[in-house]
Amino acid sequence: LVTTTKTPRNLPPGPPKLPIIGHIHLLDKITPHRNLRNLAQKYGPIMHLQLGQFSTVVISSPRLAREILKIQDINFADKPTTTTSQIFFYQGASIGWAPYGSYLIQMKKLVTLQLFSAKKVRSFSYIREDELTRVFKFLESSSGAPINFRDMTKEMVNNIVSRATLGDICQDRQLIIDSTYAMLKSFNSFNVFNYYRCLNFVNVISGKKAQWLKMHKEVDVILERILKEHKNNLNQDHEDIVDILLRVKDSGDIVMTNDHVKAIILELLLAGTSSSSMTIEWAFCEMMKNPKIMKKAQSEVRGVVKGNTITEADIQRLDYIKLVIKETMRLHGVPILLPRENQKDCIVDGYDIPAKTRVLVNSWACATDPDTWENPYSFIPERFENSSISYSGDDFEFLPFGAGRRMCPGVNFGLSTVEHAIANLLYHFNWKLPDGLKPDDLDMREVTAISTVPIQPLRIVPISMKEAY
Ligand code: HEM
Repeated sequence: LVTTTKTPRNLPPGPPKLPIIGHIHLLDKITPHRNLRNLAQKYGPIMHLQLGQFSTVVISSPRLAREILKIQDINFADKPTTTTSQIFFYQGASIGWAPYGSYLIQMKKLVTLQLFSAKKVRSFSYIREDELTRVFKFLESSSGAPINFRDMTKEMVNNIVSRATLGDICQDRQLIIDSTYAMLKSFNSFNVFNYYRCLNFVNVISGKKAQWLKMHKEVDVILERILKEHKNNLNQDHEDIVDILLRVKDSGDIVMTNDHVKAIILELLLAGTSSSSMTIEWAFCEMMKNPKIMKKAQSEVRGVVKGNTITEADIQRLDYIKLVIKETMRLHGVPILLPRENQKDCIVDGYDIPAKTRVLVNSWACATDPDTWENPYSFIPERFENSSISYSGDDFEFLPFGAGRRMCPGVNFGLSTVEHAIANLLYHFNWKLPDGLKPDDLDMREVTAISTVPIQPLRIVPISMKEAY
């Protein structure tokens, strides 16, 4: 007679769970990062949750984030797959959904060294200038009246990212942007909560899966047209991102198919836009709420810049605005990093983590950790003055672009868009709250989308500097 005795696992602590759904009922859809932090305050910085069928570990301190993202990074470098990642991203052929391995390593190198290198990002400056000019025209014509700051910023960033990716003459640019947003809306895969709603049988029964497949087919037709158009109009002197991807595919240096190229295009349009435009909106919310900070930032840019155009060299001298952006990203960055999965059983902080556990790093909890940050919930850009804390992913109390092998490869491009937009909007316009609102009346509550967004789109009044003179 053979008997097997299973050694009980020493899993991290967690709240009592219900049959079948485990802890799903404890998740809050609106602000999951706050709700997980509250649970962590009770159960500890490493906590186990059973979310339906998925065993999940939540990390909530800089020390343990370092353990996952640096010390044991290679074991935690995989991403869990979801029904929608398979359908929309061609069986996980993009970067963000690729399993950790040689394809991912080569692609991330390509993105960092070629697609969004500092030099390539500089070469997009004419696109940024063009789009900002368009925004200025709109603001001049709206001077003195409230505008929807979110819609304006979103459109500007969408145009910058899509023109860099698809080129200037792409016929289907607006169509693919609209389709990508419709797709995102239908599955909202970046909201961590939705990872757990996407149980396959629920999707099939509810007809969601059929709807997604149909949507994917429509998007695929547009993407195929985009590839064809690029193949017919190769522009070797000024390659856009699709040109580079097609060249690399044809060279055979990285084993890729058209599906990889299409998946990456979709991902760049998604990943490259929301996080940048939300950072710009949050920075303005915080500056409207703190008029002294707004004034200091405006005085800086107006002291540094000479003439009508803000140059790359000017941006490098905007020390205070860079602090404002850092502080914005500390409080309002992507609050929970994209979920990871470990390949092998391992031990973290003395607890057993069985292979294929989903790991959520609550980067917002790290960025507001009271043992690390003084007055963690206050907006104080000066806290970064003379501090060595950077975006590099080596400071685990500040992870706006993540860290380790799955860190964001779009840091240069994202930061450059954010810095140029904020500097220009502060330089050329003064800003007022509408309807007699006072700074303290501004609603700073948030909801979670890809990153968090203010619960109400920011409405503010631009005053053209032409009128101020
Ligand atoms: C201010 C702007 C941006 C912010 C705050 C941001 C933030 C992030 C974060 C937090 C992650 C997850 C990292 C992790 O889990 O460790 C990520 C991943 C990613 N980001 Fe960004 N990002 C920005 C702009 C961009 C841009 C402009 C692109 C490209 C056009 C981009 C492409 C990606 C990709 C492909 C991934 C997945 C990487 C992987 O799984 O290996 N991001 N980003």
